[in-house]
Amino acid sequence: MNVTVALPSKGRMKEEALAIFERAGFPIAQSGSERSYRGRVEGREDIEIAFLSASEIARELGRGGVDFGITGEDLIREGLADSETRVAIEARLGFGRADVVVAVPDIWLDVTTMADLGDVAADFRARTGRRLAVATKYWRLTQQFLSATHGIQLYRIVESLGATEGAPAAGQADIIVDITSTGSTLKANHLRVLSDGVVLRSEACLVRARCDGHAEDARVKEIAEAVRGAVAR
Ligand SMILES: Nc1ncnc2c1ncn2[C@@H]1O[C@H](COP(=O)(O)OP(=O)(O)OP(=O)(O)O)[C@@H](O)[C@H]1O
Ligand SMILES: O=P(O)(O)OC[C@H]1O[C@H](OP(=O)(O)OP(=O)(O)O)[C@H](O)[C@@H]1O
Repeated sequence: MNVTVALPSKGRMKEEALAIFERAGFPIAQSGSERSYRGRVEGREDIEIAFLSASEIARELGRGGVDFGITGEDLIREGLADSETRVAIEARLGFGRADVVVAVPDIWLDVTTMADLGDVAADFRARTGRRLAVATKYWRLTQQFLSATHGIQLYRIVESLGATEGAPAAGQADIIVDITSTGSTLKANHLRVLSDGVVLRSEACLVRARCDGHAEDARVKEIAEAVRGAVAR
């Protein structure tokens, strides 16, 4: 059986993912046109490349549809329940870095920590009769961080699939949980990260699906080690 590796077909991780595989000694030939979603490693008939979007890669890893994938840790933690049992992070690749953060409006001057946010959430309910609204596409991470880690229960999630930073100004939510890298989008929207409000420091990772048979498959070890070596260089 071939070993299947899923690489980003588009988006911000595509070029660097291909480059790191190449540096690891696996030059990739896309079959047919640039638009083809299958590829091969030159000289290796036993390794198959599947080009998928970053979030599809997380999903395929979760169901064991591919052996390896390169995608963001945020998409793994958000997309897969019990991700530790289903996948293993074999290497952190040093690109695609971004933090998932809790951010509040700048004008909330006295809210600087998660504990302050917990107080606000309780007050909010008492004062307005409604729960604090959190705009995010990171449902799972938000619930884990607010409820499990910080014991905040009085909030509701407003699903946001784009332009999340605009939700508070638009009156759709009070605060947000979203990804940030340079911080400029938060700043432009007059939002501020709480001092202990980093939910996850994410970057692109080589991720392996925990599949039966991997322990005995020399190619699995070879790919993980070669990619780790390429990061170190
Ligand atoms: N500034 C940033 N904004 C958003 N995501 C970023 C940023 N920097 C790095 N990332 C990471 O990039 C990954 C998403 O990549 P990208 O937006 O290219 O995916 P995509 O092709 O849109 O995928 P999909 O269509 O599956 O969502 C995430 O893991 C995210 O953490
Ligand atoms: O901290 P910053 O450097 O400002 O980056 C953060 C922003 O970048 C991303 O959006 P992008 O415009 O890239 O579009 P996307 O949501 O389609 O990825 C992300 O959704 C944030 O809004």
